[in-house]
Amino acid sequence: DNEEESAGEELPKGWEKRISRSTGQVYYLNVYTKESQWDRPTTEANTKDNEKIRCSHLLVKHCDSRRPSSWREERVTRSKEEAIELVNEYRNQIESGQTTIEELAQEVSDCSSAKKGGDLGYFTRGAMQKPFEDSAFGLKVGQMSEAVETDSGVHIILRTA
Ligand SMILES: O=C(O)CN(Cc1ccccc1)C(=O)c1nc(-c2ccccc2)[nH]c1C(=O)O
Repeated sequence: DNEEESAGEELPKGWEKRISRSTGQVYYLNVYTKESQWDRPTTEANTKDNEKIRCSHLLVKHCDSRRPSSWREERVTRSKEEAIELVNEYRNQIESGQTTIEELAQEVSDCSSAKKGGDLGYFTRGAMQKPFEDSAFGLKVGQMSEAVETDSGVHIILRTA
């Protein structure tokens, strides 16, 4: 019967069987990406390498940005400290529900993705600057990062998928 068969059958590599503390339901944990799913996996767990996520971000450049110029300003002169302060203010506005990252990015982001509300689409590890990647892949879907510094400037990242 199903119980015996599922009990006997090995799980594909990289998966572990877990019991949900809240519902007692069985679920499966990908030991590499720490992602979980209800359905019994039929293929090997994907490692971080080919994991794809989707994010939106808001970039505030400063005078030490690698390219201190954007669609908003020919020459960005604010200091890095000012950029960090601005990003934290924007983060609070989003957190408080006053606005959304999509709306705010269109107005104030120094990234060309501002036109798309900051949406960067899907990407894997290896696509973005390391600090950005490490922060983004550490977010759960729906979670927003703290201020993240890269050579481009200071970012807020929202993981959307
Ligand atoms: O860093 C540089 O030397 C110049 N860049 C890189 C860049 C420039 C144009 C389009 C995409 C990336 C930027 O400053 C930049 N980085 C980003 C960026 C950084 C991390 C994640 C997503 C976008 N956007 C921009 C932009 O102007 O629009």
